[in-house]
Amino acid sequence: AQSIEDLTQNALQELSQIDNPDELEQWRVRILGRRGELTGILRGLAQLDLEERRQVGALGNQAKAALEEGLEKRGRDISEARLAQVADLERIDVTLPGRPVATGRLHPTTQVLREITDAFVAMGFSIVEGPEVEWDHYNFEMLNIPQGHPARDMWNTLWVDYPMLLRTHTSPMQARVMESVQPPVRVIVPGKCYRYEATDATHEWHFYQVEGLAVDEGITFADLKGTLYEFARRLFGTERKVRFRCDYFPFVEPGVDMSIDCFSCSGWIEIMGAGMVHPRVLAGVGYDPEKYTGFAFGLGPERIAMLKYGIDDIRHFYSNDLRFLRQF
Ligand SMILES: Cc1ccc(OCc2nc(C(=O)N[C@H]3CCS(=O)(=O)C3)cs2)cc1
Repeated sequence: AQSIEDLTQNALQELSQIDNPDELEQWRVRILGRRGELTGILRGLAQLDLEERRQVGALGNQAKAALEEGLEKRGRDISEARLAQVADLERIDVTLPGRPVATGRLHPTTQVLREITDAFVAMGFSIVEGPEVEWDHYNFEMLNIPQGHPARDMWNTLWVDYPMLLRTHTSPMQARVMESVQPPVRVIVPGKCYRYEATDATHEWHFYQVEGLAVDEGITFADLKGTLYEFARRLFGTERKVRFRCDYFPFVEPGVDMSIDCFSCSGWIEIMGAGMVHPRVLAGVGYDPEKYTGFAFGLGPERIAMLKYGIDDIRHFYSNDLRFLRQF
């Protein structure tokens, strides 16, 4: 009887120290299990005489009940403590704003390219693209820039293997188009171009260009001005004014550059070049310069984006820094 009393007190004392399910299970097995201490004592009852067996048996059952109740309670306390701890850790504040879903996005150059081409497509131009690796013949000679002409110095060329080169502008594709179709021609040529130049805040060795060409009977400089004025208004707002000033490009005559009025200062911002297609270029593709005239233009989408978004360094576009790209 005494040993049952002692065992019960010790076991309950140990139980109160247990704070995890594994130790609790070990305690249960050690005390109440098939080969547990209490189970052992109760098995020993068979040796006692009837009277003693009844007394000790009753004690044993009380002890068993007390221990099982203690086990049950301890188990509940441990799981409640565990739940309270987890509840604190995994608390969800439902009043927090939702996390923005990280969505994919178009590169800023692509966005501006699409704005530019959309504006001209809306005016009846078709988009064509051409090879980035070109021949001197299409990149220069067909554009009235013969071998040895100083105008070649306007472009620092990356030669693949002379006379093969990386195109310095998208103009060769306009020559290719005119070679293969008769007027009327209205094309827009977006694409990557390359120059052998040290990179700095406004120069990248690889960049995009969008050039355009319209050739038909009776096209005049007024058509050039009207088309580009409409383009500027579509891209920079209808309150924009434009200014044309003389400029030289070997493949047009007269050549101009076009500026828009600065929306925040009193100055003029140059956004593109243009001109009437040089008669020698028309003749070179087999068009009769007495019958057909045309205008052409060229602009740099990175420069347009820099103007539009206030970007101060062209190198941001292709340095793959997500902190920059995520803003668009
Ligand atoms: C057969 C053909 C005939 C004429 C052509 O004239 C394309 C033209 N481009 C420009 C021009 O100013 N270009 C530059 C502006 C900024 S930029 O991106 O660096 C390129 C003027 S006229 C092209 C092809």
